[in-house]
Amino acid sequence: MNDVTEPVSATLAERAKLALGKRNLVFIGLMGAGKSAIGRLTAQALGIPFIDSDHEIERVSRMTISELFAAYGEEEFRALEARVLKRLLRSGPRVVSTGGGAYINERSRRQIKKGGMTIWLNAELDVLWERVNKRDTRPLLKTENPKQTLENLMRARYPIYAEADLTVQSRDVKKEMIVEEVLIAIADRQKAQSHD
Ligand SMILES: Nc1ncnc2c1ncn2[C@@H]1O[C@H](COP(=O)(O)OP(=O)(O)OP(=O)(O)O)[C@@H](O)[C@H]1O
Ligand SMILES: O=C(O)C1=C[C@@H](O)[C@@H](O)[C@H](O)C1
Ligand SMILES: [Mg+2]
Repeated sequence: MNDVTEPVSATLAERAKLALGKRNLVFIGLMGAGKSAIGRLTAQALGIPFIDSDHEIERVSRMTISELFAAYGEEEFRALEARVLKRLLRSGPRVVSTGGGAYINERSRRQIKKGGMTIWLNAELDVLWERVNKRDTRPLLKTENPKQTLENLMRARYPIYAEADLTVQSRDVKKEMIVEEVLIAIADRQKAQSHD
């Protein structure tokens, strides 16, 4: 059993790191769920590299996400996103935070499932809305009623995000608390698997 073989002094982060092994930890979820913010802090806690796929796409294309959508459209953006993700997920362990639509795209979803342990930051509409309505950097929300658009995206996407290996509820508590829940989810999954 896991508890017997683990050093008693192992901290939560160490146990989570052990459970992750060489796999990547991939954050998925809607815009504003906290994938970038919580992903970065989780990587710090685990002592492994952090990469945000939206940032990486902007870096390699030298364009912002909004500019990419405007110049080439969503389909081309998804193709670029899939190529970038394939490269990012090639080696691990890393924490990779994805853009909100990445896991919804079939090609990217396949790569993500193959490339690591997935964690869905689930969140209620009002939490997401409070966070995303402060900035207009998200092209999919440039609609007449962005809150309604966000709700429509929730309905369409939540059943797909729910395929994730792990789920943590994102909400307005200290980010460190969410990170702790992420680490517990990773460590507990390992424990559950060792009992199978
Ligand atoms: N637990 C939290 N409490 C308060 N604010 C939070 C929390 N988690 C994230 N935030 C804030 O919410 C905003 C959106 O978070 P973030 O950019 O990480 O979301 P995201 O899931 O990466 O979104 P996108 O898909 O658009 O990239 C940021 O300003 C972030 O600091
Ligand atoms: O939810 C989405 O489809 C998106 C979320 C962002 O992270 C960006 O990847 C882009 O704005 C698309
Ligand atoms: Mg992000």
